[in-house]
Amino acid sequence: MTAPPRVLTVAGSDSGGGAGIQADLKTMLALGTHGMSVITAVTAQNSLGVQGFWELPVEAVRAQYRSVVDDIGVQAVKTGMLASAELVETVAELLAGTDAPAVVDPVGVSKHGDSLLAASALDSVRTKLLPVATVATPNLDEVAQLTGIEVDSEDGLRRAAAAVLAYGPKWVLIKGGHLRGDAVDLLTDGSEEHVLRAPRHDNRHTHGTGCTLASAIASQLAKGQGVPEAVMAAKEYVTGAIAEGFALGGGIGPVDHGWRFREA
Ligand SMILES: Nc1ncnc2c1ncn2[C@@H]1O[C@H](COP(=O)(O)OP(=O)(O)O)[C@@H](O)[C@H]1O
Ligand SMILES: Cc1ncc(COP(=O)(O)OP(=O)(O)O)c(N)n1
Repeated sequence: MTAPPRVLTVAGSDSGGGAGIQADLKTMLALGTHGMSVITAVTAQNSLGVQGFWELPVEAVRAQYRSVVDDIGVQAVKTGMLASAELVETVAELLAGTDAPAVVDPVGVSKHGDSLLAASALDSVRTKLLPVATVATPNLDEVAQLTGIEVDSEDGLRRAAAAVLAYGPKWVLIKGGHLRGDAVDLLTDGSEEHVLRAPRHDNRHTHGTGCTLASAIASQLAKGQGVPEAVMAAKEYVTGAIAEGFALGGGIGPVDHGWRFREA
């Protein structure tokens, strides 16, 4: 048997299984890749919010990364919750040493408004992590945190993209999921531009959308697609997962990572 393409997520654990490492690994399986993980923090989290989180020591993050990369190897990396400036800088340094494409989801705040990144880490995200990203995937809250630009309509996506690109990622995907109307995202490398538009699903069970999209992009890159093709395929996958998001617990349920299997 030939081994499937290998993808590594460097992110936090979501005990509720909708976002973070758990969402990433489910997405990778659904898209036919072999998912591997470097856990940066453990959250106590459910459909109602994040009740607490605990960071792992920098040595534990480095050791997990080296174990995976030095033996198994990776064809794409995705980063998510990194919690602190120290972890952001460690991960940026590790990514600088690999040729694998890196999808950086600069996770700042969860859907419930719980902070997953120290304010003191923002500068490290701007100056260390974004410059090593192949694709950065901020949502509009993260755009505001990183650039000070508030986007409240589709027209603002282009200005936001230019501001994030100035920090050095090769590509930026500004996610317009928090706007009204169609779910519109803007992908650009500064010369090429792609508008990705999908119908907005009127479904409150959208926990994990950002993690799922970023992991799907990483999976498609690992399979050999170029960035625009990978992002388009990932958008199609996340849109289907949002359409099938389901209720769990008393709050916001997860997107359905397995929607394609269930349809079959
Ligand atoms: N209700 C929805 N219907 C369809 N697509 C959505 C919906 N909400 C978000 N999206 C899409 O999900 C992806 C993740 O976006 P977003 O939810 O903004 O990220 P995050 O989880 O980081 O806040 C984007 O492609 C966005 O357009
Ligand atoms: C451990 C962990 N990492 C990231 C997030 C944020 O995930 P995201 O996909 O942006 O989904 P929402 O939380 O916004 O629904 C998280 N919650 N936990």
